[in-house]
Amino acid sequence: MAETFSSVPVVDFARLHDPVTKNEELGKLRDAIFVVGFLYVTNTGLEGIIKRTHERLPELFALSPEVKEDCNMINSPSFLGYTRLGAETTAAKTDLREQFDFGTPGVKPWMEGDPFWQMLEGPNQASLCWESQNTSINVLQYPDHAGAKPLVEEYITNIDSLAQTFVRLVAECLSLPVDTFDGFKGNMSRLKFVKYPPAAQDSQGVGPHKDSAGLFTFLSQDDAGGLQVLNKNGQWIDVSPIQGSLVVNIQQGFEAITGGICAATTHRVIAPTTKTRYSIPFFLGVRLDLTLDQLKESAAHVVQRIPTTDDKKKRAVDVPSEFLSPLSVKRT
Ligand SMILES: O=C(O)CCC(=O)C(=O)O
Ligand SMILES: [Fe+2]
Repeated sequence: MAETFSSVPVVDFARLHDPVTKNEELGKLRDAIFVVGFLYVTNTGLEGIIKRTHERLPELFALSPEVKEDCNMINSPSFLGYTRLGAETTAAKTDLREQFDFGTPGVKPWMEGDPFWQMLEGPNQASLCWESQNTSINVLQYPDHAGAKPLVEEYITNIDSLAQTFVRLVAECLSLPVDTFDGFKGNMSRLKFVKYPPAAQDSQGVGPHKDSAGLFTFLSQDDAGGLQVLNKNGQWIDVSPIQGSLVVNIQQGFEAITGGICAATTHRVIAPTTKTRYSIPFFLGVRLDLTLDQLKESAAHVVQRIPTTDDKKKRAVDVPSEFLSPLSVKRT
């Protein structure tokens, strides 16, 4: 198996469902997971909802600053809502992007007495009252714009179902029982609408990072370009737009539960220079109540069962993971 990559592989979802082509396609998925950590998925059946959603993004971002600020993330205990341009920093530099964050609908509100980490799984209702320590904040998480909420909910329902199927295919391609990772799914996943306005040459859209606490990211990008992933030789490889595809990548939560064998890959977005870039990442959440012992047990189990080289197994033990830091994992 190759040590690194010079392009991002394409895996055909329809071929993964055809008994005649399934094994060949699972082999491609396996290489993508082991060697790259990134892949395009085509023929998902979600092309229609993806196109309709992209068509609505310019009007959502064109809402007045007041309407957008009314749902500012700063008011949300669950980090949902609007983030204005220039309010975010990655790798010590300002990101030139503006975004709305939404969460899986219907998550139970955080109550006084619940563990603090559960705040991260807050609800995503149009408006809710969050009460704590006798303060009461009115938290708006959707922009006040006709059709925004049903569109987001439709998108999340569809992509969440695809994501769960995808995770099962990943288990299969690693020669593990299909339901191996089912129990690791969290209550809340996140969907973002992102706008990168044109900027000076080589500006940072979003700086180099690995996606943090979830299992996988499913990104729909428009045709502007700018997304790049880092290979093991330190070269930035373009993830050029493929119409209708989703770009899928491993997050650090999945890296942790696979003992580092399936590693998250560093990526960034170079800001566009002439046209606006819009993207829609969906971050499939991992269970937030996993204990360090459960994580270690899972990692040991997976490392033992995935047929891979001794070298990779060693790396699985060596590679430190942010996800295993005491800051992000509940200890027993
Ligand atoms: O907007 C993109 O294309 C990528 C965004 C990204 O990497 C992220 O939000 O984690
Ligand atoms: Fe990312």
